[in-house]
Amino acid sequence: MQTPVILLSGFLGSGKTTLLLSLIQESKRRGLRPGILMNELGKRDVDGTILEEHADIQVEKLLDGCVCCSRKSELPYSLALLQDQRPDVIYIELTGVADPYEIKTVLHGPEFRNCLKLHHTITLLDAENALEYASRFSADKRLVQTLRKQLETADLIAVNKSDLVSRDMLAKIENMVRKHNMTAKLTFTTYSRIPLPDLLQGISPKASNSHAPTVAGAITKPVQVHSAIPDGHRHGASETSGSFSRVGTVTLTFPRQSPERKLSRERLESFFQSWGDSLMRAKGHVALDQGGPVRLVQYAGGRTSWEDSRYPGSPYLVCIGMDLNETQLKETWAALFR
Ligand SMILES: Nc1nc2c(ncn2[C@@H]2O[C@H](COP(=O)(O)OP(=O)(O)OP(=O)(O)O)[C@@H](O)[C@H]2O)c(=O)[nH]1
Repeated sequence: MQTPVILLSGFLGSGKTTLLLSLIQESKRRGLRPGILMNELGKRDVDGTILEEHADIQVEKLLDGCVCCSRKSELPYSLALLQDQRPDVIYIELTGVADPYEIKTVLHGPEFRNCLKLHHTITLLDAENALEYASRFSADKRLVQTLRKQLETADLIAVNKSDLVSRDMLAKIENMVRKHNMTAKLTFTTYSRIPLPDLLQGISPKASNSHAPTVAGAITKPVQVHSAIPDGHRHGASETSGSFSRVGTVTLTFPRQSPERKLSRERLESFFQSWGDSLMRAKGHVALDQGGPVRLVQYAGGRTSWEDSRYPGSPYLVCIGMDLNETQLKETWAALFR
């Protein structure tokens, strides 16, 4: 029996992890065992930590690159590891700059066509920003192309964050979506509240089959290639294709033993704003000047939100953006603590 796979796609900060959390909760409610693969552009696993904290679930992770390009060779092995856990359904959360079509080709390839079955490809849009992507990112043709592919490949498109825009804006987004995809189901959501019974229709718990052959054993584990570029790498296709997106990541850490912690919410929020459109997304667990435990901060679509966090490790912040100047970013970051 083939395991159904649901792909979650959509630009940075559009609401994929929010949807994944509800999907996991609904799956558990129905007695389904979900298998989860999360792909993050950055080296640090913010979303995986959120899931482990909120949904108490183990996640298979592919960090520091995108499964549609630099991490593509690792996708089959990760899928095989998940499949060997005998889940009833697999959710794959792609990075915000991934082309879901590339992942579909792997799922339909000879290694998986008999054991996995694509159930849905969902693309989420940030209603507040989606109409401006094409002009805002016009300098990065590959990114604009990828965002178009995210729309074209989906069978369900959720215009999320609809609480932040007018009805007029929603109508404009609908027109834009229909130019790229006439057939996908379209829904307008807040906090990614898609009707989950429709989405999970046809998925039921499997009879356990502990004697089924393992898949991972049949797939060679890819050799881990450690990039010579420690961070701030570029997302893109293989080097030979010559088509690189200009989106990269920079991870910022906190100064050790800072005698006075000077980072306030306001300072951090103006730090985000100061980079304009070049900073597309930031997220991390940060230590603020009031002391106390670290807080989860999310900067997406120009808005900052804060949540409590039980993250036990050292604080950090992952920044994702176009043509990020790592040196300048790190210098400005260090100045926040002086
Ligand atoms: N106002 C508002 N905020 C939302 C909505 N949906 C999600 N958010 C917030 O937007 C931020 C980003 O949401 P995520 O679910 O992490 O987005 P994502 O697509 O997983 O982000 P990446 O994995 O970084 O690409 C979080 O702070 C969410 O709480 C919504 O409908 N309205």
